[in-house]
Amino acid sequence: MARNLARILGGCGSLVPFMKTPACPPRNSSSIPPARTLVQMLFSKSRDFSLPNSSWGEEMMRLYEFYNGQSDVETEGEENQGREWKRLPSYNRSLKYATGGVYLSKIIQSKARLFTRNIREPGAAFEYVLFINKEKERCVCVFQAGHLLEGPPGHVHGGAIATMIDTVTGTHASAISAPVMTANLNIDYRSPIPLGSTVLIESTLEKTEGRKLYISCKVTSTDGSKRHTDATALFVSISVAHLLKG
Ligand SMILES: CCCCCCCC(=O)SCCNC(=O)CCNC(=O)[C@H](O)C(C)(C)COP(=O)(O)OP(=O)(O)OC[C@H]1O[C@@H](n2cnc3c(N)ncnc32)[C@H](O)[C@@H]1OP(=O)(O)O
Repeated sequence: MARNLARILGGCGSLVPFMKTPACPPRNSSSIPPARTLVQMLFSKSRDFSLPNSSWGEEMMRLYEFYNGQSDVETEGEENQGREWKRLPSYNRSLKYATGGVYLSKIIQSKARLFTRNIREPGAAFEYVLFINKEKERCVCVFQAGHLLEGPPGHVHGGAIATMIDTVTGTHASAISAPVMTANLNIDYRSPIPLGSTVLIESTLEKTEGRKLYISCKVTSTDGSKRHTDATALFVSISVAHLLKG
């Protein structure tokens, strides 16, 4: 774990020097932020990427408004008002359990970014918003695929589709039993997804067996007429200690 932390923090073995004077010289001066920037990174309010931005097309907005109209935003410590869907906020930092404490976690998060939320240009890659139903049996994601996700000409890369399926089913599984890890993911690609298009990704909890959660998933056109992808996923609930093992 200590070795992993050191790697994440750019080769410096100690966190304290990272905060004050670095114990080893940085590879380049930009790898260690000035104190004021660090304070801003640690305490500034995170951006919720699941809210609309100027890159969202008409179909993305229409579906967002459709599901959002039936949703209550998840607010920590507050109960839902009994509506069918709940929008799940989405931030670009995910390390909550892996770091052994909030303080450590915040320092590591100053560098780590969630894979799907680390491209700054709005609309260039993964634009998506996730809603979960109240009983947590289903999750739906409205996904608009940007031009940086190209695989075959004009269409979305299979790895990007897998990433989104893992994200949607993983978020779904986490909402049921956090923390979890993907143990198995099977994907059938049935028809290509055009770049720039908006699709629906729906995740359904099939069954749970002890620590195992079996989830199925499909990707369709927004009117449901075209099946793009089918998948099944197995998630296993883990202990925080499992992540600390590295
Ligand atoms: C916010 C965005 C959310 C994004 C979510 C993204 C989620 C991810 O991508 S996670 C990253 C990719 N996944 C990984 O790196 C996981 C690597 N694998 C592991 O860490 C471990 O193998 C792990 C945690 C899956 C299971 O290990 P462990 O906790 O020791 O459980 P283990 O005892 O081996 O297995 C538990 C059960 O699951 C079953 N199982 C484990 N792996 C598999 C598998 N690949 N296929 C089928 N069954 C499996 C076992 O047979 C066992 O079943 P039973 O209880 O009936 O005997």
